[in-house]
Formats: sequence, C-alpha cells, structure tokens
Amino acid sequence: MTPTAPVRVKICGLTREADMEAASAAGAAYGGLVFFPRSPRHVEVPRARDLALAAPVGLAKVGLMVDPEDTLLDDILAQVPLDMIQLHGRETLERVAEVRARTGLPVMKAVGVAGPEDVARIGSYARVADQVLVDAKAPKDAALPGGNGLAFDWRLVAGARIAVPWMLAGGLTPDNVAEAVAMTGAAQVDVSSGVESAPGLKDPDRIRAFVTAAQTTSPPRL
Ligand SMILES: O=C(O)c1ccccc1N[C@@H]1O[C@H](COP(=O)(O)O)[C@@H](O)[C@H]1O
Repeated sequence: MTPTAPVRVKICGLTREADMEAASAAGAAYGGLVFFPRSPRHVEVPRARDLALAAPVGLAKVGLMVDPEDTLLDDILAQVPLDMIQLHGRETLERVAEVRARTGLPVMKAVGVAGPEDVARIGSYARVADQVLVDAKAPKDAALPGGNGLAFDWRLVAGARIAVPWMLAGGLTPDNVAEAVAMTGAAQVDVSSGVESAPGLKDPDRIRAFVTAAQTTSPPRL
C-alpha cells in the first residue's frame, strides 16, 4: 500500500514572531498574514515584512487579502516576501487571473460554502487559481468575510474531486479537525480562530494539538 502524505496545515492570522515559530515547530506547511484592517489579525505592511523575514525556512508565507486594489498588491509585494496570495473577497474569475499575472505568485481563491449551489463555484475557480480554499460562507451580517470560527456541512465536499490542490477551512479546531479530514478527504486544512487564546493571538499548545490531530487521521485514498 502506498503511504499517504501527512495532511498539510496552514495556520492563518499570525501576528507575532513566536506564532510563526510555533506554527513551524508544530509542522505547519503554511503561515498566513492577514492584510485586512477590520480583522483583529491584521498586520501593517512594515510589520508583515518583519514577520515574513523572520519566518522559519520551510514555512510558506501566504498573504491574505480581501478584494485588493492593484496599488495595495504592489505595495505589499514590494516589501513583503510572500510565497502565495490568498484572495478572500468577492474576486471574480477574471480578477483572480489578473492578480496571478500581475504578481507572478500562486493564488489561492477562497470560496464560501453554505449549500450545494456553492460547490459548483469551486470548480469554476479551480480553472483560474492555483489552489482553492473551501471555507464556510460568512453570514450576511458578519463583520469579516472569514476567520469567524464557523463550520459548514462537510458532507457537501466529502470526496470532492477538485482539479487543483485545495484546503478545508472554517471553524476547524483541535477537537474536530480529524473528523473533518476523515469525512472530506481533505489533504490540506486551514485554521485561524480555532488555535487562538484571544482574537489575533495564537496559542502554541492549540497549534501543536491542531497539527497533531490533523495529521493523525490520514485522508482516505479516493
Ligand atoms: O482570519 C481573519 O481574520 C480573516 C479575515 C478576513 C478574511 C478571512 C480571514 N480568515 C480566513 O478564514 C479562514 C477560516 O477561519 P476560522 O478558522 O474559521 O477562524 C481562516 O483559515 C483564514 O484563511
């Protein structure tokens, strides 16, 4: 039997060097920096630069943006060494392709899922993005388009065949991530609020517990 690779984990919303260290030491593959002023995890560009420069080797640095204008994209990329861009707003298929071409970086597009009608959108974005982040759809009155600690019905994407690598997100915690992986077959997972002691502050024990739990259950070979 071919061994299955361990589930790859992204810890999003890192605001301190210690959080970067904790994510990397626990075995996370990606660390996320949030550029969205309304978020408690927002980091200003110079601070993000310091964090990115201090990131341990091997931790891919993902810049999360919400409907960024070209000027913001250019400003961030001129200063912060990122490995991937996460678009977490209402970006169209065309805009995803534009951001990819403009920046030369891989782009991961977040798609909010609440019902079967949303699942079809995953396939559309998989044609233009390098990766897709399958997240819970934020409620209309939510302050943030993501990072709300809300899960969706994982059965909607159970065994999903998506043409590009994808990550499962939304309300994941050390307690539920193994079940989420087992049910969906996700090879990658993303978490923010589920590993915090307070909004914007990661908890190293929860990060460790999350990565261990995510990697304990191998995704089914579908
Ligand atoms: O984390 C944020 O503050 C955030 C702000 C704006 C858009 C997206 C955001 N976070 C992303 O949402 C997922 C799910 O978060 P959670 O685990 O449910 O709290 C997170 O992994 C980020 O990629």
